Amino acid sequence: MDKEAVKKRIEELRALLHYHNYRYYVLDQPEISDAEYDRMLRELISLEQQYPEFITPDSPSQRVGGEVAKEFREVAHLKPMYSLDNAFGPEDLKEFDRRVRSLLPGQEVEYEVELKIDGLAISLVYENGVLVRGATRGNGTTGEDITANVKTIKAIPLKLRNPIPLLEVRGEAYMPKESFARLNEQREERGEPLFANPRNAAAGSLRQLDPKVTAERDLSAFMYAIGEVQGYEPKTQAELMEWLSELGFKVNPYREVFNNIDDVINYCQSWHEKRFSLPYVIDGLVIKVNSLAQQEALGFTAKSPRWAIAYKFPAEIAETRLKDIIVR
Ligand SMILES: NC(=O)c1cnc(OC2CCCC2)nc1N
Repeated sequence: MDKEAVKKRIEELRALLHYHNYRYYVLDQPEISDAEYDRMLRELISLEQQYPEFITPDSPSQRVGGEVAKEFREVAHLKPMYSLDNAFGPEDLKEFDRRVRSLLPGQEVEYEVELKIDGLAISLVYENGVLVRGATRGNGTTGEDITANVKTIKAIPLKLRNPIPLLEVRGEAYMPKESFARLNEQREERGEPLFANPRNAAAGSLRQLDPKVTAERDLSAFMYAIGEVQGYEPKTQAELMEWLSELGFKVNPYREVFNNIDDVINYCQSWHEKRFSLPYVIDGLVIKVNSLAQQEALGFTAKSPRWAIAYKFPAEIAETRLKDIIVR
């Protein structure tokens, strides 16, 4: 093939690989076999090796970086990452609702409720639709630069399905229960210390200085909030979640909008037992005021948003019971 034809074939392979990666790791609905995917990836890698000048940072071939970092650089979040206040039962949720409504006198209030994924909070920055940085939450103002490691998470797009000038998106990196069980079996065979739970395993896997180790850990990620953004003005949290999904992010499907706290409470309690059938660990649910204008009006305390709260499952079933992680 002449150089132009190679460039065209490389771009064609990239588009195909981005699409099939999205089908498999974001939608869980693959259209081709792993063998077919691997064949295309091998063809792309060999063409890029012949013509390295055609390599771009968002090429599917760039998911697993080469070098091992010496340590993690510290990076400043474009907007602070807050932690959530906790509600440990219906009374706490009613108190939260009273406080919200007292600060929004005479206004209708809707709540958007999501599952609370038990993983490691991460922040991703996309410039013109290309992933340029990944970071841990750290202290909320600065985090550790784990860009090379987040690139190995196949549920995280290297390129958005429609580019916008600037997007800082937040979510939870997590290890599915099955991957956790398999990893611990492996470690047991090798006489290595076991991870106590999937959250620790995810954190340990993301804070690896060698991205090749992270790449073997089968991590995934659900996105659920934005920090800095240019080129989009969502009106509600529900709309924001739809938009993130359209951009190509994996967004958790179990989310509902309610206009009263009693329905929120019933929904939270309905997950006490249901959660054990999920393929990932949740440690509660997150309740957010749905209107972003009302979120803005409510603002933040020193450490947490006034417009969101985490509902935690009751203590007797709170900690991750190892036997429940072994796949049912
Ligand atoms: N672990 C989760 O699944 C989760 C955590 N946090 C949030 O929202 C925070 C972020 C912005 C203020 C509220 N949502 C979630 N679903």
